[in-house]
Amino acid sequence: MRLIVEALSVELGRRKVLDGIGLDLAPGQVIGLLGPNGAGKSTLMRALAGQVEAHGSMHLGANDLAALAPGLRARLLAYLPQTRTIGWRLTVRDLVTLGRLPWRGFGRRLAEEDRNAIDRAMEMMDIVPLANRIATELSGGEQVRVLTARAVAQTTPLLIADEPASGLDPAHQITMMQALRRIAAEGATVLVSLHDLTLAARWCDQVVMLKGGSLFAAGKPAHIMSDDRLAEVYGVTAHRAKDGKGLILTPVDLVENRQKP
Ligand SMILES: Nc1ncnc2c1ncn2[C@@H]1O[C@H](COP(=O)(O)OP(=O)(O)OP(=O)(O)O)[C@@H](O)[C@H]1O
Repeated sequence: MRLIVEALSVELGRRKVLDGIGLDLAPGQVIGLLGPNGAGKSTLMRALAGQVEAHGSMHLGANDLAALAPGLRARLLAYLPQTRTIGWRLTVRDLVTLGRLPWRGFGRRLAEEDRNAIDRAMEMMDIVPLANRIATELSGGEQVRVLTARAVAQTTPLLIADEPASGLDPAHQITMMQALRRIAAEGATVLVSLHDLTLAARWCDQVVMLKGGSLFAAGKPAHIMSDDRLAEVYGVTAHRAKDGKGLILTPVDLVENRQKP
């Protein structure tokens, strides 16, 4: 479903942390949300997930996200928050199974569709070997993959993931991005915040750059992630290379150092 955000603003603690954001995100795409610490990425995601009060409008297809009942919201939108809290001593499989709650309610037996969604999410996040471990006893990166699998098992048309690649080893960063692409290829809209420029450049169909709570730029990564924009938004210079699969962008220095005589 298409996600359309218009004039979205959020105030927190009397500070305007998002100001007049407009987005038009197509289904079937992975959209990278970029910007420095404090730019407003998590706030935008929390607003979409109904976790902070926002002014403006947010529509997913014909659904007004701000007006949705929680049960319907959970069937339309899955959200991996930046704070990874696992509140219960559940096995990994039981925790991923919670992702099916919006579809089957408490106490109902799992249908084949539920089991397939759980198996698929666990396979995508490479956590099948961890299925019987207690989730709270896993490493940080393993917990991220388990919590992402729970969101993926929700099988929603919109998936929002706040820095799902941070804390993951290089192989699992790629596994994560491949999984997000697969979910998008099946028709979902996938919005993912990232600090790794190469992951954003190689795996995202579009990127949205925030700066100081405002939309700075949006479009195809190769076009948007120019040296000038990286310098202006992040204050860095980056080494740029290309291979058959796309751009490689490695931050190498602060702009202020480049400008020193
Ligand atoms: N509860 C709050 N009260 C006041 N200001 C807040 C509150 N929560 C967040 N902010 C401010 O809102 C701004 C945006 O924060 P947000 O977490 O959305 O940034 P971000 O782009 O996700 O950053 P990061 O890359 O560090 O995760 C920051 O300046 C932050 O200090």
